[in-house]
Order: sequence, then C-alpha cells, then structure tokens
Amino acid sequence: MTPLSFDLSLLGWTDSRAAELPDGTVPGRVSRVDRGAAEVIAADGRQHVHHGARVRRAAAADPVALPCVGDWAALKPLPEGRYELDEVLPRTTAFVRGGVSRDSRGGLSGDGQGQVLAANVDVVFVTEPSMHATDLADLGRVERLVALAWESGGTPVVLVTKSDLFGHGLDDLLADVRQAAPGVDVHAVSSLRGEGVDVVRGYLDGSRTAVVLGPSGAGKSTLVNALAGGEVMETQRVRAADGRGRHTTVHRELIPLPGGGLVIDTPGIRRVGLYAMDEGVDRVFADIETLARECRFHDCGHGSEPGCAVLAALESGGLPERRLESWRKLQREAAWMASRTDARLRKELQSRWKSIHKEMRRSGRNRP
Ligand SMILES: Nc1nc2c(ncn2[C@@H]2O[C@H](COP(=O)(O)OP(=O)(O)OP(=O)(O)O)[C@@H](O)[C@H]2O)c(=O)[nH]1
Ligand SMILES: [Zn+2]
Repeated sequence: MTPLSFDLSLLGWTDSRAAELPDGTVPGRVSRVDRGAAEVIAADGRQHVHHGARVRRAAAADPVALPCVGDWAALKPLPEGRYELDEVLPRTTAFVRGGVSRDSRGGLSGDGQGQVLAANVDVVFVTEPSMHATDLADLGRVERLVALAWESGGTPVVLVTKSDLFGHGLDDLLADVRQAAPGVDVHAVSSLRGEGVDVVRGYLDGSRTAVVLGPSGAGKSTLVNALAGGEVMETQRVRAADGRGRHTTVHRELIPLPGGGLVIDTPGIRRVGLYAMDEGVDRVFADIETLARECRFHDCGHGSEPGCAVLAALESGGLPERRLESWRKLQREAAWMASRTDARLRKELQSRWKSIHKEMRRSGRNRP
C-alpha cells in the first residue's frame, strides 16, 4: 500500500452511497481491473484487492456483476491492513457492452454475455475534431456517441476539439453539431491554446466523474493532460517522437484530477464500440421522433406516405437529409444489436436507466 491517503468525497463518495455500504466494510473506488482482482483507492491508499467469495459467485452467474473501473466497492478488512472486494455497490450509470465480438473473418457474432466497461460516470465528453486530417467534423459519429452516452445513464457534453484548426465557419459548425445533438451542451475546445478547457473543467465540479469518448486523434489525451495540468496521458506526439510510430495510449484508467473530479480512461470505451443503444438513439434524434408523432399514419415509414411530417420538414429545410439518413442507419444498427443482446441484459439496462433519467429530469440534474 502506498502511504498516500485520500479524501473519499474527492473521489465522488456521497452520503447516498454511504447509506448502501454494508456494516463491517469500508468503501473503495475501483481504479483498474485485473483478472480476479482490482486496484482500488480507499481512504488509506491504493491497494490491490482480490475478489471475495460473494463477488466470485455473483460474477459466475452473471458477468455484469464483475467489478469494473469506476465501481464503488465494499471492502472487507483482512489481517495486516489488507482488504478483499466483498461487494459492488449499486451503480448509478454504466457502459455495458453487449456480448458481441469480431470473429476471425471480420464478421460479428453474439454470445449474449454483457460486460460492464465503466460505471458511475456522470459526464460523457464526446469529442469530435473540428478538422480531422483533411476531413471535416463527422456529425454521424457525434450522433452515435451521444446515443451511447445517453444509454449509459450519464450526461453527454459534445466538445468540438482542435478548434484552432478551424478558421472561419466555426460558429456554423457548432450550430450543425447542436442540431445533431438536441438538448446537449456543445463547446469548442482547443487544448493547444487552452481555450474552452476551463469550461470542460466546470463539468467536473463537485467531484464528478467523466469519460472522454472520440475517434483516434481527436485530442482526448491532450485534453486530459490539460485538465490535469501535466502529463498523465501519453499523446500521439510523444509516441511519434520515440520513433516507434503510433501505438496505444498508456491508460491510467481512473485518474483523479488535481483540481477535483475524475476521468476514466479505459481501452474499449474510448472509441465506438458495440453497445445496445436503442433508447439512446431515440433521445439523440428527439427532433425526428417529435416530428414523426405528427405523421398522418401511426406506422409511417417516412418514405412516400402522404401527410408525413418528417418529409415535410425535409422539404422545408428544417431537417437536414443527412440527419434523417443517420437516424435510419443508427436505428438499423440498434435493432441489430438488440437482436443479439440477451433479454436479461436489455431489461436491466432499460429499467435501471429509465428510472435514473426520470430522476435526473425531476431534480433538474440533466445539465451539470
Ligand atoms: N492543433 C491542435 N492539435 C491538437 C489539439 N489537441 C491535440 N492536438 C494534437 O492532435 C494529436 C492527437 O492528440 P491525442 O491527444 O494523442 O489524441 P487522442 O484522441 O488521445 O488519440 P488516441 O490516443 O489515438 O485515441 C497530437 O499530435 C496532439 O498534439 C488542439 O487543441 N489543437
Ligand atoms: Zn412520416
């Protein structure tokens, strides 16, 4: 154990979580997972802990019960100041990946086994570079990641990164991004110039936990370093300089920031993965869903039906064609995922996050 000690409230520990802590245990936050074990941060420091019998039993029955990065764990004291991980406390949000993997032929196969990649994430920063090599920002990618963010139960915030690369027209780009993510805060950020970084930091007030999603090269590591005020993540420039070309970022997993707040960086959730996301898709396309309610036919396919409000909006220019296509594509994908994710996992996702969203809307916590 390191001699460091931690104020757990700075790691996001709250009274409502304390109420769920079983007697005879102490809390710790999972910062990294290992096979059969985890690294946790407890009040008396970082420690490598093994899963206790209860966790092993639960995980054998259902892999979703395995501790993951961001989890709050009940730690049972063992002799010599050590602990074992006795229980995972109820999650408020979770990134759950459906049991789908790429097979050797590059196809996809589903095994119906879910996996929780990160838990208790309050804010999901969706990064999209204003310019990516010679490409413009990809609004479809923003829509997809915002859908995943909603699905996790966290609050998405879109960051248009590398804004310094975009001269005239940044305001137009931001307007397009806002249209692609209705009801979601959108900000321009240049970590290079330090612009927008304080706005990002503001979302972490009150020791909130964030993840940063986005394509390779979006500047995620650079942003996290800017937030941390130092090099906590290796960036692409560093990697290029060592002559070995680009390779995988060194992942620190749960990073407590000096100014308060935490960032989770876990391989597998940074980029677009395969998640169930049907509710998230409904939410990111709320404008189209609202229009569709005005269609003459209840089961309108928005193709050539008379009295179609969606097509009318398309014609009047209120709805970009790109967005309708993107909606169709993501709906197909969500349906495909749904057909391959097992029913139990989907039920867990839906009932849990539905009540969380409701609660968040009620208490006005929608926007941090
Ligand atoms: N012009 C400009 N370049 C930036 C900015 N932020 C990051 N970069 C550069 O963009 C490149 C990629 O940055 P990273 O932070 O490594 O990107 P990443 O999203 O972490 O990439 P992966 O680790 O591959 O997922 C590096 O060369 C950075 O120096 C910015 O605000 N402006
Ligand atoms: Zn219609």
